Formats: sequence, structure tokens, C-alpha cells
Amino acid sequence: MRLDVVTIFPEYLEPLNVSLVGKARARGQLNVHVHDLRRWTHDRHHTVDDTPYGGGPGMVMKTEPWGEALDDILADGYETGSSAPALVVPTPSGRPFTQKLAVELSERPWLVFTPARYEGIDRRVIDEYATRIPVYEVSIGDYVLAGGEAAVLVVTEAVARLLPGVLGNVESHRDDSFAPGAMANLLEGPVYTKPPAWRGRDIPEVLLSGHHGRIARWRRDEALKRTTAHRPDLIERCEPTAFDRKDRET
Ligand SMILES: Nc1ccc2ncsc2c1
Repeated sequence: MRLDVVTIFPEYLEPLNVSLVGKARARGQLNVHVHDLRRWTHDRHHTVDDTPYGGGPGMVMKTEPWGEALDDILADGYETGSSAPALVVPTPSGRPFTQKLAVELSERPWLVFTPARYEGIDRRVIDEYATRIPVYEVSIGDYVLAGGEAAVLVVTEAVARLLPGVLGNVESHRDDSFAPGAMANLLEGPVYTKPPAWRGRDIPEVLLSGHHGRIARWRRDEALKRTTAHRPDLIERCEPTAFDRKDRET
């Protein structure tokens, strides 16, 4: 997979050099190019924004630098053998970013991220490229951020870990809170490791029992408890399992 990120804060994307994404890049599973948008400005001040038409607070990112940047990046990708790019526009007004969308994005060969600052990018940029390639406008949540770079880090990690060979233990996907299966749509319950006792706190007995059926049931019960407490909206979406059917029979 090829990833391009166009930003006025390239240093914000340094975390893409470390950990899971960094290792995937080192192994050649991910090809990441971070571009400074100001490279495509031509004035002394490297201007990327201007006041909004219609008035109002803040500034809007100008069309010209984005257009020149995206044209160059797409041309470079095509020339070097990449194909089927999609634009990923991080924006608070986008569709919610979910595990399902992470899976969809992970199946694409090339993503071009356009994190904005200020009040956003002039709409004509997105409309222009939407005539050529798929555009995903994506929100990572309902809160105020200064820009979209943090969202690029979130989306990139969620997508990269789904790429074949990136996660060592193929089982790791199975237990994800939002991956398909018995624990789908449930929040993960508590986890424990050695030492067996710590400041007077022991490990739940069932986890030491070696009884895999009981352990699986306990984990699902704990996940149901946690989900009921923190995300009741997910409960009606979770799949009934053998445990639930037995409960209904008894
Ligand atoms: N403020 C804010 C909230 C969510 C979000 N998602 C992508 S960019 C962004 C910005």
C-alpha cells in the first residue's frame, strides 16, 4: 500500500516512522510519503489560506496549493506504478471512522490523505478530485481539534494493522473489540498478567482454571458488562452466541 499525506505540519507525522507503521514501512509493506503543502506555494510567505467568502471567523485553505500538490502527487504515483488512489479527507463533518471503514480502506492500494487546518479546505478541491477518484470524508469523533493530522495517525494505524503480514499474530485481529465474531461490537474486558498477586490484588480465579470454556464465557460476560456500562448503544448490535442461547434455554 502507498500512503501520501499532504500537510503544513509534516513533523506531526513523525510517529509514522515508529512502532507498527514504522516496522511495516521498514519491511516494505507500506510506502509512506509525507509532503509539505507549502512546497506548492509561490509567494514569499508561502500562503496556504485566505478569508472565507461570505465572511465569518477563521481562514480557509486555498485551492491552488492543494490542486498543484494533488496533481503532482497523483502523477508521481501513476508514473511509479501505483494505481486506484482514493482521497481520504479527515474532517469533523465526515462519516464516522469505524473498523468497517478501516477494513474497506485497507483493501485499497493507495490512499492520499489531505488533513486540513483552519476552517477547512475550499470545497472546490474535494469536488474537483471527486470527479476523478473516490473520496472518503472521515471523522474520528465529536470534539474540537486544531487540524486533521491526528486523524491521519489514527486512520493510518487502524488500516496498517490490517495489512497482510503486518500483525505478527493472526489471532490478534480476532479479539479486536470491533472485529467480526462472538466478541464483535463488544468492548474488550479486563486483562491480567504476572505477577499472580500485586498489592493484595489477585487474578480472577477462572483465569487460572485452565478451563477454556469457562474462561471464554467469563471474558464475554466481562465484555458485556463493560459494554453495557460504557457503550449501551452497541449492545443491540452484538451477535447472540452459544452462551446466550444456553442462557435462554435455562
Ligand atoms: N475537530 C475534529 C474532530 C474530528 C476529526 N476527524 C477528522 S479531522 C477532525 C477534526
